[in-house]
Amino acid sequence: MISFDEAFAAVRAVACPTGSAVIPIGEAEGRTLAAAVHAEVDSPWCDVSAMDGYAVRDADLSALPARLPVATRNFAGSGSGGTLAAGTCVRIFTGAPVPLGADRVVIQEHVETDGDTAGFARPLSPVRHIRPRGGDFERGALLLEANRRIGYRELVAIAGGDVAEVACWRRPRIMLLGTGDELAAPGEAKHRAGAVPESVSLGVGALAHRWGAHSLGAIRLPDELAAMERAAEDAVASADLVIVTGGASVGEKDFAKAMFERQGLDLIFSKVAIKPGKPVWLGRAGGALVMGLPGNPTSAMVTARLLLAPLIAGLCGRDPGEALRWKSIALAAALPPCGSRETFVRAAWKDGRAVPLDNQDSGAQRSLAAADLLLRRRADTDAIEAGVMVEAVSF
Ligand SMILES: Nc1nc2c(c(=O)[nH]1)N[C@H]1C(S)=C(S)[C@@H](COP(=O)(O)OP(=O)(O)OC[C@H]3O[C@@H](n4cnc5c(N)ncnc54)[C@H](O)[C@@H]3O)O[C@H]1N2
Ligand code: MOO
Repeated sequence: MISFDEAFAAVRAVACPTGSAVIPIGEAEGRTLAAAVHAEVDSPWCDVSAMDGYAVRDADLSALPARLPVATRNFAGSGSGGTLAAGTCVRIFTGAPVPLGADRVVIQEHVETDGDTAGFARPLSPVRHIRPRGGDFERGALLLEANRRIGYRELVAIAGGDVAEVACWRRPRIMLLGTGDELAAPGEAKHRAGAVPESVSLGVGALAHRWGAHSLGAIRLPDELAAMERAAEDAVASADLVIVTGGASVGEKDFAKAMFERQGLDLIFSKVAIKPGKPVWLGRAGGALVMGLPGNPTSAMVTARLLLAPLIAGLCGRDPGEALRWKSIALAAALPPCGSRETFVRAAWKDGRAVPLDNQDSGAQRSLAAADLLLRRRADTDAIEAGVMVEAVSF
């Protein structure tokens, strides 16, 4: 049995992207850049006004009060800013090009006007209200480094650089296989004796999507080796990563690994010294990666969060470590000593502190909804009091 850090290192070693493509920015949200993005224009494209007001020469306002004729009006989008003749001012609006020769924009709240002329009485402010050409970035400037995930903020930076297409890493294609004779579609379990609603693949599928995977589908399988082998053969042929849930332990119908034997299953690890989630495993079969998650719903979701999310992040071209940003948070209640398996305690976030949940059972489902955080307890450590700072990751 390996440690959590060893399992994470093994995930990191195999988590490489599988190819890239150039795509329109309208489709790029959630994707990861395969190449750096550079600006194709200066921003702003020329000196522009930061406020609605009047563009003036400082020399014309050296003696106050002063009154200047309004020579013209400059709007955003109506071409270049022209030139400001000495002894005049230009009515100007936010984003409009500043006329050549203007030293500043005086905001309209500080100007008294009859339409044809503008009156200036206030002392000049230290702020000129002019955004210089290229003040944000110049053409050719680096906007984003490669391997950055494109979120809503990155989209503004890319589009602002007048860039229409970006090279992104391909999303890993995943296939979810849920094993267990007892499993039924949610809503159907009540109609069949012994049936259990299949909950795990919904949660794992959503988590995988959240980290950038493209799902080819989710299939429920009975605990019958022949049928499972056929599904395994199809899955490894079409997916980059197959995720199989349940059947990971030592029961007589636990076939999750056996079903991939005919595809030449090569195990990378099997069993990790963590609680919950000890039976989690990773391997390769028929050219695909295969991750096996325990069937217990909390164990499945904890292992998905700790090992599957980093794996998908890496397959998407990001650093797998991005998926596990450990923070320090104060405990709201004491915790007992930690045994020989490193333990990930489910906790709620409340008023800046971590409240360990009462139900720490690996089969729990309801308490998952309250589990904002996973608290990391190193193996063989003593009990800790409320107020102590602990390592935590968002769940
Ligand atoms: N003798 C031992 N027994 C067990 C061990 C062990 O080391 N020795 N390990 C335990 C641990 S730890 C875990 S975790 C579980 C993992 O079991 P499996 O991965 O084999 O999971 P199953 O037996 O298939 O199912 C366990 C439990 O979870 C329910 N389940 C399964 N899949 C789903 C699903 N998709 N949606 C909702 N619920 C699901 C299933 O009905 C069972 O109740 O093994 C311990 N046993
Ligand atoms: O470690 Mo298991 O994952 O107790 O439930």
